Amino acid sequence: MSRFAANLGFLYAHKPFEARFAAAAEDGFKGVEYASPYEWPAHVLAQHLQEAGLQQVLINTPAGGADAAGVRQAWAQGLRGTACLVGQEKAFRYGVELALEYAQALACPRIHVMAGVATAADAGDRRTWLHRLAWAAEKAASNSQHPVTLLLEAINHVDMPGYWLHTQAQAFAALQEIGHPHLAMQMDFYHCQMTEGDALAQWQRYAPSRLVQHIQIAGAPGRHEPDVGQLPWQELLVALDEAAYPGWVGLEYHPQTTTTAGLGWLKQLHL
Ligand SMILES: O=C(O)[C@H](O)C(=O)CO
Ligand SMILES: [Mg+2]
Repeated sequence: MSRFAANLGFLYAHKPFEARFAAAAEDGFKGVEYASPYEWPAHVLAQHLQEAGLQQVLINTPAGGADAAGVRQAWAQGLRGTACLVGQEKAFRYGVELALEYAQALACPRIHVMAGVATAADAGDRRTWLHRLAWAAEKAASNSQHPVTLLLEAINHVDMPGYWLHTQAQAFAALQEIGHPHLAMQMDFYHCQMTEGDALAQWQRYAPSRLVQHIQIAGAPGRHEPDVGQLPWQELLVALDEAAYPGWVGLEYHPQTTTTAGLGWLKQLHL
């Protein structure tokens, strides 16, 4: 049975962030993920993890910014990553270094490298994107204390208009072209269903490559619990088991009511 991680950026949203670790542990989670740890000193987050007996399974590179203040403001400024943006070399390198620092402090083995949204002011470029990913993968490989895998996630254009990376095929082609052992795919079944219309077919297409090293899930449309909407969540989870998928499944959805009340689908699985 796959291991489920609570995404603390989405779940327990009615609680202050620091209280979400204990809430997740109380609901039986052993792993957590969230996109942005950068608002807190790493040692404070490490303390929350340790006190709640939780593993950090994933963080993201910053949405942008070439210094601490810039990183904190980037999301509100509309940035969604810098990897493909021609004018963001300094911010990209700063963000990767910072993410690797946090990954070390949190013993977190996975970092989602956000690609970015190209604008008239700052163009996206595929050569630039590939070159930077290769550089970042080498950085991650040289981080010997805790090995880190960098992940590419395709995101749908309804939730993130203009996002550079929005199909599984784009992610897979980049991985084939770079061919670095510290680079892999993060398949978010919600985005997959929204963009490609058939998440199960996408899983079955890319699973044999063993390049899918993190999964996220939410119901589609609406991005609520997996059992809300048309996502074939039971078939998908059975398919993960049939493929002996060894990784985590991040619960990255907006609960319809409270997180705990909405976990019925998960409890069904453990019967
Ligand atoms: O939005 C998503 O699905 C990504 O996983 C993410 O973290 C972007 O911020
Ligand atoms: Mg996701």
